[in-house]
Amino acid sequence: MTLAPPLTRILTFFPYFRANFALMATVIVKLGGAAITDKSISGTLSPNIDNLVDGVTRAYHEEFRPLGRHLIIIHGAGSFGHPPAKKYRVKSGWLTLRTEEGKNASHSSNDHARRQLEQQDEVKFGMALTRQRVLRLHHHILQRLQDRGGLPVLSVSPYDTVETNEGTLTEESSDRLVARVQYLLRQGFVPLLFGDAVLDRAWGATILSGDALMHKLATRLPSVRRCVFITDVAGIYTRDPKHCADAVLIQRLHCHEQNDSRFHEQSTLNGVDDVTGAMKSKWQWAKNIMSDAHHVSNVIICEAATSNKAMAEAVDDITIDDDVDLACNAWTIILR
Ligand SMILES: Nc1ncnc2c1ncn2[C@@H]1O[C@H](COP(=O)(O)OP(=O)(O)OP(=O)(O)O)[C@@H](O)[C@H]1O
Ligand SMILES: C=C(C)CCOP(=O)(O)O
Repeated sequence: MTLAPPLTRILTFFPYFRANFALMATVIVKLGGAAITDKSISGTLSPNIDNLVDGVTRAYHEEFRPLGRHLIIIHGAGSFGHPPAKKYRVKSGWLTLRTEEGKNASHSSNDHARRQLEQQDEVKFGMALTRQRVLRLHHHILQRLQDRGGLPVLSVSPYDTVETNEGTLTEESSDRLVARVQYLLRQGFVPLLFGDAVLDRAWGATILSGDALMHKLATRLPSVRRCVFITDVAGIYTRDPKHCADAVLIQRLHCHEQNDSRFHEQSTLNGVDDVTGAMKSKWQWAKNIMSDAHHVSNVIICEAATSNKAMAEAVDDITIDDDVDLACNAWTIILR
């Protein structure tokens, strides 16, 4: 009796395994607040939003769907979410006020208690308002992706799905979020998440950025091959390109570069509200993705005009050890 050698069997099915592995390749795209809104005018959409949505749609119908790739979209809060979050100091929640005020209490305890309640109420109102504004933006994005793009997009609301502890996603929440997203991907949907105001065990509430969600999904979903941050500048420059004519685009960065001396953020010059740390924080999250998620080949920071290429190019062909040359003079690529 001849036994079929297991290896032969496996090799027979190799194309099948390869094809199915390719089916799994996932790209996470973040539509940054600066790309979808006008950050200098509160509650205003960017005039380029439709082009951006059309680009994502094209990539999905022409590249992702036919090749069986998966797409996850996250959007930022831009000029809808950041201004109320900043005004009402939602990021540090209301429970932290108790500690601060308590420490410095010099007036009568009744006055103090009343003032404290008023301040806490203000933060709570700010959180509710931030959510309302974020949901308004979310609806704009969702509607465009479905009506213009015909994408099977389903929202995953961070506020309803997760909770944080001192600003960091709890383990149970992360499990819930990842399971939800994975389920939707398996069913053939495009999950749409967004930077949100969420409940926090220690602080009452906080702001959870889309970049932090990107990091969580990239580290926990082994099928993720690339993360693309789309914003309103071509990538990370030596200085803010909006304010320094001699700013130079940094085309390649490595995640082990601790404090890249080439990069200076000048957020104070921006005059826009941003409670989640703007470009400096994006660089940190991108670095963390590359050091924590070994299945991710690279992270790209780009603007809408080059995002199609960034989303679609060579995703399936990349293996972790390949030295794929994705150098492009129009974006920043972050490598391991
Ligand atoms: N050195 C720098 N290189 C590139 N951009 C910089 C730099 N310093 C500051 N910036 C500013 O960072 C902005 C992009 O960061 P921002 O956080 O607004 O991105 P986003 O992801 O689009 O927005 P959001 O966080 O609302 O989702 C650019 O508009 C740019 O003006
Ligand atoms: C300000 C809020 C509500 C979320 C911030 O998310 P981001 O725009 O992705 O940083």
